Amino acid sequence: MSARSRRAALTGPLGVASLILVAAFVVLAVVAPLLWGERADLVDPEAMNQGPGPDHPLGTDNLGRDILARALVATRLSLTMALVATFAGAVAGTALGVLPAAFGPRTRRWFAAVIDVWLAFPVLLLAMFVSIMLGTGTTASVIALALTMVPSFARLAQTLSASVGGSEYLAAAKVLGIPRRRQLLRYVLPNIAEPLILNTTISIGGGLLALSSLSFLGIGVKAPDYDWGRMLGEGLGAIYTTPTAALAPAVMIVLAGVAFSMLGETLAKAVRGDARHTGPRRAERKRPAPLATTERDDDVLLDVAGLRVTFPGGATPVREVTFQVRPGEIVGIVGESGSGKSVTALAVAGLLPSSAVVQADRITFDSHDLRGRTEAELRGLLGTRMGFVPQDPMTSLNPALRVGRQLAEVVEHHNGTPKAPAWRLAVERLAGVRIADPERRAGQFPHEYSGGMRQRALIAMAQMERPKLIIADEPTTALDVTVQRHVLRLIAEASREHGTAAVVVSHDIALLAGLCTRLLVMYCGRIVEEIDVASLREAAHPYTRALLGALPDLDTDRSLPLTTIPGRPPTPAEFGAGCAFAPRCGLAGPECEHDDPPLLTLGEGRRLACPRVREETTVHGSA
Ligand SMILES: Nc1ncnc2c1ncn2[C@@H]1O[C@H](COP(=O)(O)OP(=O)(O)OP(=O)(O)O)[C@@H](O)[C@H]1O
Repeated sequence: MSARSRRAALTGPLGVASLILVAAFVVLAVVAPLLWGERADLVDPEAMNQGPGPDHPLGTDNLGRDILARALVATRLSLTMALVATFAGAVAGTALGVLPAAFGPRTRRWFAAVIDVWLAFPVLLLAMFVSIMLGTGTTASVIALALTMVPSFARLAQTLSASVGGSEYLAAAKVLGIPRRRQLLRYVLPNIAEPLILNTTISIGGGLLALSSLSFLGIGVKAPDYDWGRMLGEGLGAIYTTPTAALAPAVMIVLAGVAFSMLGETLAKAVRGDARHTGPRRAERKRPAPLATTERDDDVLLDVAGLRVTFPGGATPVREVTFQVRPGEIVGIVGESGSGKSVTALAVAGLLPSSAVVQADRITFDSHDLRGRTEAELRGLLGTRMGFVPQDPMTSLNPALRVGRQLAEVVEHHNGTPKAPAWRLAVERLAGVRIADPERRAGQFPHEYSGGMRQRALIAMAQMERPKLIIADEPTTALDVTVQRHVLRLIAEASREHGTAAVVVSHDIALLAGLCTRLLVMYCGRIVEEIDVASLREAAHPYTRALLGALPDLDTDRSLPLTTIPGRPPTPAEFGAGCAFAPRCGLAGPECEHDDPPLLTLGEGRRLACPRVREETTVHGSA
């Protein structure tokens, strides 16, 4: 929503009416007791239960007190109680909803169960029960109401923080090792504050009604204090003789309730459309107990062997994946949608959901065994040695922080770099990814950046401390073709100029061929071929050939439709015993349907999993 339409929401009839009403009630709450306090308390036995007249515009109550003055004076206590109870409920509920994010899944489930049970109690009954247990009165009813508000705020905060928990920018923060407390304060709370504030405003109206009900029932405010609810209860006794005694507080309750609800709706309308979009949940991961580490090549930066990822329900979208990345090398993982590329990359970066079971014979990065680590250990270990560039730049930066600040935080946190030099480094890194006018741009928020600029900023963020490896999960999917090329050039430059290795995931084999030194071709969770880009023309696996065949080149006849791969890949639940590509393969023989062909090493950086075409090449050994 633009600034203009936001202004339109606030200056529309509903917005203006709610703002005027709320302002009027606030002014009344401040001045009414000062102006009419004495008159409201003045008992006049000679003017009891009088109807409206010149001295008393709304008549008098059963003690001869002026009803209008009392209704106006009661504004202060009624509103104060509603505001205090709502804010207390909102703060406690938000804490209850957000804090469990700092604990493990089991604790989170307990908190969720407590909130569920709490929510099941009817609000007014619970408030009455607590108020009576606390001895009734003003304080008791405020505490009672606050307690009834806690679970709804907790549920809202829980839901909102879960969506932020799944955001790409929180995933990026986790990769950078930002501690949990800081994640909560800087990444989660600012991004859920808006709907929580709106809900608080709307709840004030409901709170006012609930408190008035308690007072009306005689378990709220006690004499000599009075709020609208108590006035209403007392006025009902004289409804036939002096109806204004009940009507005046009733009108005040309705007006104030409607005013706060309308204000909440207006604010919601004004900010709607600025809603933050978040991606799928990528929180902590669970790893099995460490397995024995085997010998590894010292020249290898990332060494993954026998990687297997299983999701609840038994689906295993990544099976026995083995590969290595050497310093400065750019390795591409290519395959159709659902082939397990992203799950492989995320498993290495430790960004799979906690429900994923990751098993491996070896996951070694920069001489560290990454298996069996808790998230905190992993983040500490990786620090900024591993950078992560996520799929969608539009959702991967914290919308509540300036871009320069997000970059600066990386070195502030990891190296204790003071703010000023950290900011200067952020500006330098933004300049490094060719963001024009980096000083000014560093001070802007992500929504002021275009998609391509955001992706560059993310690459700059991943490079704040010159990592040894960048994992890029489909870094150009959300960008247009010209911007794609710029972004890929940045990864290539990082490799050339700073020796940064990269694992780049994409379904676009042409794009990877222009960037990478080596390709891993994945199909149905397995690597089916590994090949140097320089030898790509010699690719032998029917699936790789099909991917290459689907690419148009200068000789392609533009009048004919492009080649497509027939059929569709099976889902992880459909993986059978034989070669997963066999049903779509023109070369498949009967043996392909029974045996899943092993991935055999044909030479340095060259592996192939197809016996039908392997006969054409020399086998040097097995993986
Ligand atoms: N959190 C999850 N829970 C269950 N299944 C999942 C989860 N994440 C991914 N999968 C499944 O794992 C399989 C591989 O997914 P993955 O995202 O790695 O594919 P991909 O090759 O990267 O494809 P795409 O290009 O579409 O992202 C898919 O079938 C997907 O449905």
